[in-house]
Amino acid sequence: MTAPALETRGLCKAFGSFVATNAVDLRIAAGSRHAVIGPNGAGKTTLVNLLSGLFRPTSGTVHIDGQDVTRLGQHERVRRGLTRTFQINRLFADMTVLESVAMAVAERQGLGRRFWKPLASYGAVMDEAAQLIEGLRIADAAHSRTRDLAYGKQRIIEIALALASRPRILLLDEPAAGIPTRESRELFATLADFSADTTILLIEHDMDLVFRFADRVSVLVGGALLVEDTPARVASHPLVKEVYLGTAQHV
Ligand SMILES: Nc1ncnc2c1ncn2[C@@H]1O[C@H](COP(=O)(O)OP(=O)(O)OP(=O)(O)O)[C@@H](O)[C@H]1O
Repeated sequence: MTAPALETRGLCKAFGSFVATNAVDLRIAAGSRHAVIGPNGAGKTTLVNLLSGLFRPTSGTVHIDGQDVTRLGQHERVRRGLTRTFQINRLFADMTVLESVAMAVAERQGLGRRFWKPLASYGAVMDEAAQLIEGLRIADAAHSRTRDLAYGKQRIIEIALALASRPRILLLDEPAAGIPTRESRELFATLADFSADTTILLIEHDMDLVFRFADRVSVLVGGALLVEDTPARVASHPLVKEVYLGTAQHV
């Protein structure tokens, strides 16, 4: 059996005496669209920080393709194909959307430091950037400065920048926050169609989006995994219904 793309074994994180992540065994199969849901304070963001390498666990391990990466920092995990979205930095904010994405594509190709020629002279880089932008349905903003765009569009550009690095595993921490409903549906439709070479782990509050997008769902409660199953089975699971009763009626 092939190793999961991303896996945790007995992962724990304590802040003082408070246990935010409690013995989590997570297995994310290669190519899957896996969502982690849970009520406020369940430990979702802490889990993302443990997976990306921002936090060190109190105990337990993190594995990429079966390799223990627990002691590796964020950059080393990115080099192994694990990427999360980051806020747009100042450099990107002053460039147009097309230039920003082209820059990220060029960096992946190792051209980043040789940018003494105008970006536009790198035909293949520009083509790939334009395709990504088209795929995320933000082509109308291609020539706008990133900083001039609405908040929702900026979040989509963050995803475009992450995708430009061709991650094998993409961590998305509430990517739809602040994006109007129609646009976030489109975004998720695009992500769902994205190459199966990219495994996607989504942390999300919006249950409608989760159930449209994911093929597996893990439910985190009080730092521990409660259930992991298909979206349909999670939605009808009595324990999940109990946890969400009154907070997310559509589960
Ligand atoms: N650095 C920290 N120090 C102390 N406690 C923390 C720290 N980070 C998170 N916590 C606590 O850990 C718990 C889990 O927080 P976390 O942000 O991971 O939850 P979440 O599921 O992402 O919540 P939300 O859906 O509200 O964003 C919370 O009770 C939070 O107060």
